[in-house]
Amino acid sequence: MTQSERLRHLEETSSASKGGLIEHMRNSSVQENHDLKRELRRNLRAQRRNIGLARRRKAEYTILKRTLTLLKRRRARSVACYLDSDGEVPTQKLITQITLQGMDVYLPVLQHKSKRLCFRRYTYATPMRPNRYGILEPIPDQSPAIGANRLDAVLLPVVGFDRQGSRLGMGGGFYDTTLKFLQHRDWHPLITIGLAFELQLVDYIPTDRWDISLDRVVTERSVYQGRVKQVY
Ligand SMILES: Nc1nc2c(c(=O)[nH]1)N(C=O)[C@@H](CNc1ccc(C(=O)N[C@@H](CCC(=O)O)C(=O)O)cc1)CN2
Ligand SMILES: Nc1ncnc2c1ncn2[C@@H]1O[C@H](COP(=O)(O)OP(=O)(O)OP(=O)(O)O)[C@@H](O)[C@H]1O
Repeated sequence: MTQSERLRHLEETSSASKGGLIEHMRNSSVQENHDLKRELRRNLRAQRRNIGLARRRKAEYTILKRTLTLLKRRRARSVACYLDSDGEVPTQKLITQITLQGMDVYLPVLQHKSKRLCFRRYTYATPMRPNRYGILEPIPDQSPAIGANRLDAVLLPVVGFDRQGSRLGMGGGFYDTTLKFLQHRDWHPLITIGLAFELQLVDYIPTDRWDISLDRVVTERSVYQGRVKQVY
């Protein structure tokens, strides 16, 4: 869906059309989008961190089961995940379950110069070290890499999302750059699945031309079908 189609859909379905908010968004520039995204990111990250432990655990369990079902149904073999930080949906148990199902798990490794992520194999024995944000990642050369276009599924951390599958991330643009090859390729078998808490769902995420959208978003409440794509 293009940006203007998304906005038209939103105008028809939501109260955000009142007061000219949508009209404002339709005309927003890259700079305005940047500011809108930054504000939204700040709010949503604070809300995400504030989720209580009991609610978090319950949500984690439901999201784990739903994600495993999705991956098994697609007969995924190579799956990229992330190690959670900053209140993101926890993934350690999910990674264990994916591994027990016989799938290979990969984690992102930051490559600052190219602003890309490289994905490396992760098992309980993989040597790890923290990146500049303090998130553990496999040490390059001590763990095999896989080309992003050879993955069957990518599980992405989410700061915010909307019903069209637009994703707000941490703001580095790393996933967008790395998964750029998916743009305009609806037939590509790789499925992008965002993992989020329900409170991260908002009416509208401002998008830029480089933003990669999500095929699915799994929350404790639902599995949202985002990007309109032939999923089989
Ligand atoms: N768990 C997890 N792993 C991930 C990502 C992610 O979003 N979550 N990434 C997804 O891209 C990449 C890392 N990108 C990140 C980008 C910014 C920050 C961050 O905390 N930024 C600080 C400011 C940092 C600074 O001083 O420059 C902040 O916003 O508070 C963290 C990870 C790869 N691995
Ligand atoms: N194809 C591109 N062309 C120009 N800039 C890009 C492109 N891809 C990413 N960027 C840069 O990435 C920055 C962050 O993008 P954005 O705010 O959409 O990140 P994000 O999707 O929230 O983060 P992430 O993917 O790391 O979780 C933008 O400000 C932009 O400068």
